[in-house]
Amino acid sequence: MSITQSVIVPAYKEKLNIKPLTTRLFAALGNDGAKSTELIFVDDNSQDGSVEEVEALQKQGYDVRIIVRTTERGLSSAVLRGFYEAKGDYIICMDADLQHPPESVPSLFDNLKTHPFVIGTRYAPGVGIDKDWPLYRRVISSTARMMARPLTTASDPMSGFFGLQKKYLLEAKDGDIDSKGFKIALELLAKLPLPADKPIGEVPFSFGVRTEGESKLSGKVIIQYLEQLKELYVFKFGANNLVLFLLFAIILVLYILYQFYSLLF
Ligand SMILES: Nc1nc2c(ncn2[C@@H]2O[C@H](COP(=O)(O)OP(=O)(O)O[C@H]3O[C@H](CO)[C@@H](O)[C@H](O)[C@@H]3O)[C@@H](O)[C@H]2O)c(=O)[nH]1
Ligand SMILES: [Mg+2]
Repeated sequence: MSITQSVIVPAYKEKLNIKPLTTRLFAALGNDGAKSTELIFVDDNSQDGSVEEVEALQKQGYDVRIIVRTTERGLSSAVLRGFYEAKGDYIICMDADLQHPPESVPSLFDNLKTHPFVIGTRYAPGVGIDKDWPLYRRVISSTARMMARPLTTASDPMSGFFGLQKKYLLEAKDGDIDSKGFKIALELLAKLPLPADKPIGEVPFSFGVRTEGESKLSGKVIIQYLEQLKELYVFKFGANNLVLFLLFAIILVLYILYQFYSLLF
């Protein structure tokens, strides 16, 4: 059976999560799904035993490999590297740390057969975010989501759990996709030549908390996000509409103040 589906996982110092993710993912795919799916970790030279972990899983028969980058770093560029290396026409991206349930991957692939792009969304009835996810992360996430509203109709463009049909990536103009920053789904949603008459697929999932390893999100990511937003606004609405961006920046500040005010009082 040939490979039609690829799962790409950016990973930095995720050794302890590699085995549970791989075994849970292939179990969830079932016999037929597993035969047509490859799993690719894109690791930035973690040197924590991740490579050996993947080799052990290969020996057990799993279709898994690891790309180790030694000259580049960064979440978005790791995801794009995996996308370009993927053999499948249908590609899902997910985090290594099990905050994205491997059991939801088959639903994302199903959805992708009829949608050019699919988002695993945390904002839908019946799902949500684990109660232990820190409050400041919720505030940042909902603010960031609101700021992206003019760029996409997707309910959760900040999600790191998403997928696309590879042909749309190959149709994008060279140099259009910027691989800086953390929000690669938003970048792709705003810039890929996705057909206007086909909606973005949405699959609700519950966002867990990390049990092994640490988050790589830092204050720098927020600055990078604002830079990315500015660039996307210019891409979508033209340089003259920078005013629109500034307006949104002001709304953002007011919104953060409002959120903190409502938390405190
Ligand atoms: N190769 C590589 N992988 C990285 C890097 N930085 C992070 N990763 C990997 O990218 C995944 C997400 O990183 P986390 O550090 O766990 O991010 P997070 O704070 O949980 O943020 C996640 O949730 C956000 C939603 O609020 C998402 O916006 C974000 O993209 C990510 O999915 C993990 O598998 C992590 O190992 C990097 O520089 N290089
Ligand atoms: Mg995480």
